[in-house]
Amino acid sequence: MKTKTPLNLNLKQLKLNVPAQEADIKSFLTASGTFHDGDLLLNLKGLRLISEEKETPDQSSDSKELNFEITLEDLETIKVIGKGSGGVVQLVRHKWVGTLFALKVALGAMASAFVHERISSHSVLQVIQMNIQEEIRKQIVQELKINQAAQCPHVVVCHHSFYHNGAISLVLEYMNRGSLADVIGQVNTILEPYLAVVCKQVLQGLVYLHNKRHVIHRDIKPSNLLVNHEGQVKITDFGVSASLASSMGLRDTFVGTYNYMSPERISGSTYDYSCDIWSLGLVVLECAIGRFPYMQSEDQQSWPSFYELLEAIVESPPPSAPPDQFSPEFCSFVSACIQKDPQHRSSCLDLLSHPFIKKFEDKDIDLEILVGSLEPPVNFPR
Ligand SMILES: Nc1ncnc2c1ncn2[C@@H]1O[C@H](COP(=O)(O)OP(=O)(O)OP(=O)(O)O)[C@@H](O)[C@H]1O
Repeated sequence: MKTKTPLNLNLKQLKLNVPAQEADIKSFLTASGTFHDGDLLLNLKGLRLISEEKETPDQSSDSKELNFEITLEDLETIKVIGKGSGGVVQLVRHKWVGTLFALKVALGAMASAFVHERISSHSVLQVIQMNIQEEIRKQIVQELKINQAAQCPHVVVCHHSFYHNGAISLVLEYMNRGSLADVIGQVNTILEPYLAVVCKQVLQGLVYLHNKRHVIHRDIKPSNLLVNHEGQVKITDFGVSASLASSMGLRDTFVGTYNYMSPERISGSTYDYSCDIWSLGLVVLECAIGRFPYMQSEDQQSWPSFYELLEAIVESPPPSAPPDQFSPEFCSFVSACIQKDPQHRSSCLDLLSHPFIKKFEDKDIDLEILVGSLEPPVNFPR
């Protein structure tokens, strides 16, 4: 079995930290400790969108698809399951109901943060004190709004969100097989029939985000595509997504990793929904060939520097699937995504009816079989 550790390490290193202005804390925090931004209010009791409250006055909780209330005190930490630039993710269990969740504590907001630990007999919860930077605060608010509104089987459910002691926590649906990065870390490559099923689900999530929510995800990558034991694939992490309205025409700051960034994004030009399609194409190709497509070979030791990658993405012909190893349908799908000119990329809706997706639709391919054969990333009840 091949290990992907060096690649992952290098991926983590490829980040840009953009200095941002700090906002006056009073502009978003009330005296009672409620975090507010426009129509969004967030505190220990949870999250409210004032505009929605007016429409549905008796809707007092933002819990989704749950028939019980969640408070932070009711959640006990089992273990840390992931860390990213956006925060720490813990596997937690509802003490009374037993349901498992992934609790994401927003670490990304804390450029000048300090961390302390609150320890009780049952739980160790890292609380991150915020000294929020304006740009990052906006990202979090955006993430909360999208999460609250998201209702799609291929977008990770955010059951609840809290603001307490300076920390924003998201109670997320627990995806017990981890991310696609975990899957390819184990199997190295994914066969076309399974890839078609993965792609279809991601495309359904993207159709929801692009066409219903009018949101560009902007950070589609293997670690943001989560998998569960039923073989469901869901998109997560809207930390850097933005509504089209607020980002179109803006040469905004880079946030997050840039390995999967389209040429127009990495070069700082304007971009639209199609940047997610480029990223999806790279992810799919990576899953098929077993290496990040801009790595020359599996054995390549040194990761390209930012400038090498920038040059490759912007100047070189786009990566493609080798036609001697993959079906014409797959090669065509990849090339429909990885087009340097954004206007030449297919939309997610068009890709859903691409021959590569259609080819396996009536074949009853069960992703559960693939994920069932893998070691779960967390050694805990599935
Ligand atoms: N809902 C979830 N269920 C199960 N595991 C999760 C969940 N959310 C996140 N994880 C795990 O935690 C890891 C870290 O997630 P996080 O979103 O904080 O960072 P990331 O996407 O890996 O990296 P970055 O923050 O740099 O974009 C993920 O890669 C995944 O393995």
